[in-house]
Amino acid sequence: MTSPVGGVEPSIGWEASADLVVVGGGVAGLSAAISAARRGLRVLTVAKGAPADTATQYAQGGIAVPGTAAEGDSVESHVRDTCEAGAGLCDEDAVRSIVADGPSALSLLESFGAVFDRGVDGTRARTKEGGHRVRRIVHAGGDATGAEVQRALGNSGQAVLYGTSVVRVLTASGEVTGVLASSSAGYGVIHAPAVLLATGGLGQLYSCSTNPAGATADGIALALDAGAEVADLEFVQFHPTVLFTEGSTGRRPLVSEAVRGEGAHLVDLSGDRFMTGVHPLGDLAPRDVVSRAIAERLHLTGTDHVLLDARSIRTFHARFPTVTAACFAAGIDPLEQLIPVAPAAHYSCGGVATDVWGRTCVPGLLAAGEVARTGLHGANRLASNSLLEGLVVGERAGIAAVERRGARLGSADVVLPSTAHVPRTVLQNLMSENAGVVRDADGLDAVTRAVSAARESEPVWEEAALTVAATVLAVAASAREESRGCHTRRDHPEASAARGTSTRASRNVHGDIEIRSIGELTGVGRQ
Ligand SMILES: Cc1cc2nc3c(=O)[nH]c(=O)nc-3n(C[C@H](O)[C@H](O)[C@H](O)COP(=O)(O)OP(=O)(O)OC[C@H]3O[C@@H](n4cnc5c(N)ncnc54)[C@H](O)[C@@H]3O)c2cc1C
Ligand SMILES: N[C@@H](CC(=O)O)C(=O)O
Repeated sequence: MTSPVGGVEPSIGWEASADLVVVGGGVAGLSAAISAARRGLRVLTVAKGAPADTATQYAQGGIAVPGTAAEGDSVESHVRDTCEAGAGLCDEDAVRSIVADGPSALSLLESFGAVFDRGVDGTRARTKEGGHRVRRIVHAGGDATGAEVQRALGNSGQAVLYGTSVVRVLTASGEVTGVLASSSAGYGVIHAPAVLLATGGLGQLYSCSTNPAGATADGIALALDAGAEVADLEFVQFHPTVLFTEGSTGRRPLVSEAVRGEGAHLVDLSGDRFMTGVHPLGDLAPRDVVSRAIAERLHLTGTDHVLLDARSIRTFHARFPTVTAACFAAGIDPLEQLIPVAPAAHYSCGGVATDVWGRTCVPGLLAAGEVARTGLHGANRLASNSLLEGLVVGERAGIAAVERRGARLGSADVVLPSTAHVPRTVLQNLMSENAGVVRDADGLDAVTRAVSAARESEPVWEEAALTVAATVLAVAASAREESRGCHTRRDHPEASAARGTSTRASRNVHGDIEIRSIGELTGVGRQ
């Protein structure tokens, strides 16, 4: 049997129709599905994984939501912390718009049954993470916030077709007409005037990541293929404190930044508190600063991890049950021992370019959550702003989809996308070595060369999407000859005022990926 490859018409085993197809069952997808259904749209939500195969499920620290003046907080204070962490690349209007809707999004979530931790006075407990000047992060189950968000949204009555992968967004005359999907029932077409990509992140580009196995950049490849733009993909956030165990790869357990928010601190293997003097916020500096400081310390000392001293948090087991379980499984009691940690790939700050309603430049194509780039995160996301964005923009995208109700659907060519790919572990090793916390031109060139040699073979959609994302990321990172936020260039260590703008990737008429910065063509990748 020959394997189907790009351009081939698949045999269609099933068909369906909807007003909106939501691709993804995490915080963004479910928020959008609920919102659109409340407005009378016929919504069909699909997810390639099982209900809990989302990054949402794993979220620990909490949701950043501005508190009141009585709590020493305000929308403007949250905006300032977000923009400072974003290192000059946030869109301040987008930040203000999303942050300002945080309190109502939280109330809506509570109306679906989400229960957040409360203090002795009965008010919502709030913690701190890197880059936040005040305690504004609400949390659930101590450090199991994502599981509670997933549970509450999942119980809202929205049906989800699990085990169904979208492999292509269908368009006719430049407008969305539906999706081509693959499930155990074979290939199927869902006809719809609006499609929301809520497919999550791209952590599987790297050997070590906090992300679930399905975080394979599918939405990035789907959006580029449909004619949308992808922005700022070079900004991959590496979480500083991922539990380190010798030789482990794949999804690694996170040690929440809230652990430092509650008083823990980092030391190297000689006991030196190396964050002292690096940033005014010390151990609670923004995430890019801490990950870079750890990478430098590892390089300097020739070691592979540093240590987190959380012994002063006497309530650790109760306050951080998820982290405690992961530490116990590794034979560590955080009350008695230091926790070995190292940075690992965690979050994609860039993504499909959208406005704050999730609209892309392709009529009918929406994106929300980690896959999207609204301008909230800039060059480095402020901790716990992701669930916030998923809730707020997810809800809004459900409203934006109403605009497409009744749009006439043209006739789309239903053909399979390209399956050209580099095998996953080869790509992960390449990316980890050359496009990690610190990069340089030679390493990024090595990635570009390897991905441009990718060939079509069996239909492995995830590997094909990862290869497309690696292409965009490497070309954009190569063009960005400066260090900014979570993009650190060994060969260009300073930020450059001339490069303080977004990079935009799109496919040209030949199908190559072009990267533009300030409107100028700065790179081309073949993939
Ligand atoms: C360990 C960990 C801890 C975190 N802690 C926090 C935190 O405390 N606070 C915070 O704000 N953020 C946190 N984050 C980040 C945050 O959890 C994620 O960015 C956010 O949950 C992403 O939500 P999403 O809806 O965009 O995607 P996800 O929740 O990842 O959902 C993606 C969905 O898309 C589906 N999918 C993907 N591709 C396809 C396809 N081709 N076809 C069909 N379905 C597809 C998947 O099956 C899944 O259902 C954390 C992340 C991790 C990994
Ligand atoms: N809150 C963090 C994760 C954590 O450290 O808990 C995040 O936003 O990714």
